Amino acid sequence: MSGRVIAVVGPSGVGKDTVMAAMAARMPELHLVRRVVTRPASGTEPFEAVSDADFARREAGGAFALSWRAHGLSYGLPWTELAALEEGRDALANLSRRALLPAQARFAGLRVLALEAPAEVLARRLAGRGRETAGQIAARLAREAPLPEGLDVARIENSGTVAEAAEAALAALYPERALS
Ligand SMILES: Nc1ncnc2c1ncn2[C@@H]1O[C@H](COP(=O)(O)OP(=O)(O)OP(=O)(O)O)[C@@H](O)[C@H]1O
Ligand SMILES: O=P(O)(O)OC[C@H]1O[C@H](OP(=O)(O)O)[C@H](O)[C@@H]1O
Repeated sequence: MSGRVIAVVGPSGVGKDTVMAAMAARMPELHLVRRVVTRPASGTEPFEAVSDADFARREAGGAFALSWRAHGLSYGLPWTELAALEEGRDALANLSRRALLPAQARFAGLRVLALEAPAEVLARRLAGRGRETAGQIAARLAREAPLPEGLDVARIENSGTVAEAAEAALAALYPERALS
């Protein structure tokens, strides 16, 4: 049986990586997709940091199931990170909202987990994370990307605790889990 890709989306600072990690901690059979990003390595997300040239080479060689550009960076989901699907495991991937339509075309049965939080919460979190400059943070907060119609979307608020959001996300995606 094949697992499904769960695209985790939402504005910068909403807590995608944080909530994904909390979900996988509660449900270890979930696979966390390690992205390839043209950004220096940082502590907030276990991505693979590559140069622009390395990214371009791998993209041209067909190494990515999906790739996109945002914030002046390039992002890729390597095919090798999706092997867990063949074992029947679902895979959680942090995606751009603008990559959802190509993702739907690429991944049969795509599910979407859309995290939400008020603008002032996003601003506070991005400042607290300290990964971007003030100018970069302002650009991230100004970025709008409505979700395309017709997707299978679970919307979850992440303005309370991480644990609350992770539990709510798992309950929405796996309602049968609450019964076992
Ligand atoms: N529920 C929460 N309560 C308090 N802090 C949170 C919560 N969720 C996330 N954070 C914090 O907010 C910051 C942003 O979280 P995270 O990096 O996971 O967001 P993101 O959506 O992946 O952002 P980006 O798209 O910019 O990578 C981090 O410092 C994280 O620790
Ligand atoms: O605004 P949208 O298009 O939804 O997202 C754009 C990109 O920004 C975030 O990445 P990160 O904060 O650089 O890790 C998302 O994960 C996505 O890749």
